[in-house]
Amino acid sequence: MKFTKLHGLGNDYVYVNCFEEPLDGVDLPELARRVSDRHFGIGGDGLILIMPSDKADFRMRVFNNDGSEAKNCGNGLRCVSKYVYDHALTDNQSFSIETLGGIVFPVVHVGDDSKVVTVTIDMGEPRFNCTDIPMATRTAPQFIEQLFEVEGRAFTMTSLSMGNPHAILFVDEVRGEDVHKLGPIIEHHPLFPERTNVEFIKVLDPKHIQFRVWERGSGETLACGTGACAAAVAAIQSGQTERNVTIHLLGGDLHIEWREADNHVYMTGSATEVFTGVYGGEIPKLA
Ligand SMILES: N[C@@H](CCC[C@H](N)C(=O)O)C(=O)O
Repeated sequence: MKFTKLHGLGNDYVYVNCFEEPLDGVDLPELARRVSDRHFGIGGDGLILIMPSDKADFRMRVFNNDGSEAKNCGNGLRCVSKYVYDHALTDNQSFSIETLGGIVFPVVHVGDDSKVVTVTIDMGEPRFNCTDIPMATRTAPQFIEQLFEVEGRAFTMTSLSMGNPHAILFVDEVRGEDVHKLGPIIEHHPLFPERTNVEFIKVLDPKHIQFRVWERGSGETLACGTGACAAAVAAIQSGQTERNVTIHLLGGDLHIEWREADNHVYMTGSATEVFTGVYGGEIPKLA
């Protein structure tokens, strides 16, 4: 199986071009677990398939490194955009990509060597309704800047969907020990029937946010594009930042704008191809 390794700010996935490698009859969750393994596989935060679509120009499927399928992936979308343009699957600089969380609209920005350097994506509207996240609260239809208690500690938390679920905790200091201890507990909290991604954010000033993430199904990653969008929306909604903010993630910066005019979230950041190869391990088949 031919593959390409790409990353968005260190959020790295194994990408397979399913126009060439259809992967019919393959046990995709098991394949994701095997190729993501950093010791016995290729290594990555998961597996992303670039596929034909009957609703958009392309389709992206995302599998976390535990094999669970995700509905969206912001860094993955920028990398898929780079791949389809650099590998001549399209010669348009703007196109559409279908995800399980909806259709999104990337625009690629090309460098002097005609390769994609950065990508801006219209990620659509944030969804605050608990039924859309999903979140099992019985008290209100939305969970915005609410008290959330976990492990004897109290946080202000906002939950929303960017096609996938996010729980954003406003903290005074972003600490790795909190990410590693509280991240998995909140990921599996009964309030989130489909689990959740968990973001710890500190608003530095009206234009900058410090960010770390515990990703559902992958653990701590160096960056999360949908998480950065969700963090920006939560901070903007709380009145602490302007509508245009820079998110400082462990792997680098993302620029997020939540436009008043259309209520859509726009994410801009880099996408990087690392290497291509052929996976020589056994491809697991469905029974
Ligand atoms: N890294 C991604 C998000 C990947 C999916 C997520 N773990 C989920 O299960 O929803 C991003 O850049 O958005």
